[in-house]
Amino acid sequence: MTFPTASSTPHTALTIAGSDSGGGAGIQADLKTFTALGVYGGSVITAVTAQNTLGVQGVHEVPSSFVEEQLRSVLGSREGESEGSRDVMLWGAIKTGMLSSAPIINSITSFFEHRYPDGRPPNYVLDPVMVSTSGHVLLAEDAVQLMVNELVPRATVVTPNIPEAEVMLRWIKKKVAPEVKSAVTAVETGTTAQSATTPTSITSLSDMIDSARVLSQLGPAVLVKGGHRACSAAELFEVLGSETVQGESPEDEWKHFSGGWLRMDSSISRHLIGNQQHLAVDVLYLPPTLKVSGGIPQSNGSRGGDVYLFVKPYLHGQNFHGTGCTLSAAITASLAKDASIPSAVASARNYLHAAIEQAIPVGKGIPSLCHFHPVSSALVGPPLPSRPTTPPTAVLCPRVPPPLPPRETTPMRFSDFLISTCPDVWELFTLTHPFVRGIGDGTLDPEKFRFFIQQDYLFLTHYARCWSLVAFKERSAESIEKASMMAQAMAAEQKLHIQFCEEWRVTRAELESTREATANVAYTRYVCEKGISGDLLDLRTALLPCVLGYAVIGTFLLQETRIASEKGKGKVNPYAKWIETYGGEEYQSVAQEARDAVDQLFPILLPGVSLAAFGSGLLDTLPERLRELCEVFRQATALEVGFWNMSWERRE
Ligand SMILES: Cc1ncc(COP(=O)(O)O)c(N)n1
Repeated sequence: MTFPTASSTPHTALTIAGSDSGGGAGIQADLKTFTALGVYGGSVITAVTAQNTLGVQGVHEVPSSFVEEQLRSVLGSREGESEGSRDVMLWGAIKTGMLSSAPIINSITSFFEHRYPDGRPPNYVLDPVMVSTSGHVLLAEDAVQLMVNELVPRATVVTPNIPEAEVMLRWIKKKVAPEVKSAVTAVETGTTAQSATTPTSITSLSDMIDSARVLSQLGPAVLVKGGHRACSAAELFEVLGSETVQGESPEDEWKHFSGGWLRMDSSISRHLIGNQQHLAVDVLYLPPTLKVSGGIPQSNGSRGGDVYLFVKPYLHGQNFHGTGCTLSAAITASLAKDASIPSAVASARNYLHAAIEQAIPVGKGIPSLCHFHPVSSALVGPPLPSRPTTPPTAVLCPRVPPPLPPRETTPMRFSDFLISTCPDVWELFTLTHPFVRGIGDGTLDPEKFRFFIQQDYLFLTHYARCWSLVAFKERSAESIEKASMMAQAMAAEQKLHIQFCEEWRVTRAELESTREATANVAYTRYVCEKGISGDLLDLRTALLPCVLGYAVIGTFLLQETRIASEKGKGKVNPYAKWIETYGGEEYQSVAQEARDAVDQLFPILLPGVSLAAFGSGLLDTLPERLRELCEVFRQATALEVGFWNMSWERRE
């Protein structure tokens, strides 16, 4: 890290927020972030909280007159007062976090009003903190309206999460000041360059985009953070539209799509393919008034502002504390260093992601973010091996399977962990096997497909039996019902196979007299055997590769088929119906349920591990039970590959 020297202009940032005695959020998170990013930090404290890794135990608000006194000390006197302290300290950017109450917001607003010529501090990042992760109210209800009316219009960037954006939108709809409301109405009725509806609940990625657009009518750029809602790959593809991003590009480059700009983590392409279909998408809307400089893309004015999507893998499970504070502080630090808003957001997200990945267990409850990861790894063990440089990969371009990343550090849910322990065989099953490629581009020999569909029909009989066994082994009425529904779904899939067979000219008689191929027997009876000799987790783990793998294949091939037909060179794929079945919503939700059930049986996030290290014997170091389960998953995946081989060679 390079700190400014006495001769250079120092980068400085000021935070106006609450103190978190546990050090994870608030002022403490902000100052650590500023420091780690090489920015000198100052603070104005609005409230002192008694807080730790388990939650907030108490809040002691600072009197608003004393908040004002702090502001006067660090920002200088108000306009018209004595100039004595005006430029004692200079701040490159300011952020606000927990503001606690209406009187405090009033004193900050009136201070800004008098201190800055247009009442707007330059580079002001507003994090609309309302409720802590642990559920403690950090902003009085009557203060929300004031914040929306008085402070948001003064901000450069506002960073709500989804619930905060919803609250703000509701206030805009109901009670916002008339001049603000008229701006919003103008957007809704399309009287400005860009039209958008005003959602009051945000349930999709396009709602997030609409809400960012509407909130930005108050003046600032708006970053709606997707951390509260995992976005599916399919949903992202839908928003990206026909110009699905392709081509060689390093991860830190902007990619253009018809609706705006995309910044995608390089690990994503594998995550999509590996059915880690859960994505964390943050949406930034930059109104046309906020020009972007420094080589970052910008729209032509006629389209209104710019939409930027930032995509990373969704980190399931643990709810980290202080993430909002840390992200907004990192954006503030970058703005203090003169970064443009989109690149400030991009680098802040990277900083936060690494802080989560390297979180430190400082006691009970939630681990604390590792704010100092760019500075020192002394507290978190030996330095991680540097990431080998991989050649630029095609982002979201399924024709060229991207290489697997050499290492994973993200804490993973159990199902992802299982996949990560057998990447080669998983990839062969879901992505690269010639049978799968042949279905995808429609070139598969129909005889091979006929053979496959008959065997798969037989497979499903046993697969449905095994799901019934899951129902038998489950304990609660709800789980029994769900497992029985899975058995029914498999039986329904069998009926669909009868239709497929008719379409592919396999008669019912032929189908009923089909002899079970050896590879089919091996696979189905292996799963049955796990169900009989093992416990519920063994059985569900053995069942997982099939249900999950077909969902991955379906998503992947559906996307590929769309790209092909949009490019105009796509003849009708004879296997389109098969692809649509497994890529379709109904099957995807069945697979999701199967996956969630396994993760609930093993509800522990597992550390990301080096894929290469598994090859060199790391698997042997896992606890025995975990090793057993990894082996069951790998074996069932390998048996899936055997099923493709059998169908490819039409081997009985
Ligand atoms: C002083 C203070 N400021 C902000 C938060 C919100 O952080 P989180 O939502 O992660 O709990 C907090 N808990 N404490």
